[in-house]
Amino acid sequence: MARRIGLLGGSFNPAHRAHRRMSLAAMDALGLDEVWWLVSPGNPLKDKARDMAPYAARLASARLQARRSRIKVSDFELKAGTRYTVDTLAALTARWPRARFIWLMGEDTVPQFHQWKDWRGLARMVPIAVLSRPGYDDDARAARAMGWLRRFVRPADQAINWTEWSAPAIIFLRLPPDRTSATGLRASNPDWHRRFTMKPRRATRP
Ligand SMILES: Nc1ncnc2c1ncn2[C@@H]1O[C@H](COP(=O)(O)OP(=O)(O)OP(=O)(O)O)[C@@H](O)[C@H]1O
Ligand SMILES: O=C(O)c1ccc[n+]([C@@H]2O[C@H](COP(=O)([O-])O)[C@@H](O)[C@H]2O)c1
Repeated sequence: MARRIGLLGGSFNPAHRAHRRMSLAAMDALGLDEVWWLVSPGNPLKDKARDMAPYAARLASARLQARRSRIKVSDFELKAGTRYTVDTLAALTARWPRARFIWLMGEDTVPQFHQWKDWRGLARMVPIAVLSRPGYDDDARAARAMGWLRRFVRPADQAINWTEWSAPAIIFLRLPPDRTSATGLRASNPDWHRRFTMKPRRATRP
C-alpha cells in the first residue's frame, strides 16, 4: 500500500512542542504513516535577516522535538534548491511517485495563502489539511484564498478517507489547542540557537 505522508513546512525558528503535538494529532486523524517536517531555507514571505537563526540550528531543534516519533525532519528544500512550496511538491512527487502526500498548515498561514506562488496550482497537486491554531479560526475562514477554496472543503469526519479524494480538497481539523509559538519562545530566549551552534569544548586534562 502507498505510504501516507503528511508534509509540514516551516521555519522551525525554533521547533516547539505544538509542532510535535499537532503533527501527532494529524497523524491520528488522517491515518498517516509519517509526518515530514520540511525545514525551510527561507520562507519567501518572511524578511530574511530578521530574527532567523542559522539553518543548522533550526534543523537541530526540529530533530530534538521530533525524537522517538514517526515525525521525520527533512532538509529536502535545501538539497533540492526549492523555496516555494509548489516547487517543493513537484520535486517530492517526482522523487516519490508512489507515496501519497497531504500538505499540513496551521490556520494562521491561511490568510496569506493567496500570496503563495501558484497557490491554486499547489492546491491542485495535493490535498490540504488546515490545523486549528488558537486565535486564528475567524481569520482563516475569512481568508481571501477561501473564496476559491471553499467549494473544495471536505467534512472533518471524513479525514481518514483523504487518499480517495482528488485535489483540490481541503479539510479543517480541530486539534487540541496549544498556544506555543516560535515568536514567544524567541522573545523569552533570543539566544535559543546557541546551544545548537556552539562548538563542543575540548576536554582539558586535570
Ligand atoms: N501552536 C500552533 N498551533 C497550530 N499550528 C501551529 C502552531 N505553531 C505553529 N504552527 C504551524 O506550524 C507550521 C510551521 O510554523 P512555524 O515554524 O512558523 O512556527 P510558528 O510558531 O508559527 O513561528 P513564528 O511565531 O515565528 O511565526 C505553520 O504551518 C504554522 O501555522
Ligand atoms: O510557496 C510560497 O510562496 C510560500 C510562501 C510562504 C510560506 N510558504 C511555506 O509555508 C510554510 C510555513 O512557513 P513559516 O515560515 O510560516 O513556518 C513553509 O514551508 C514555507 O516555505 C510558502
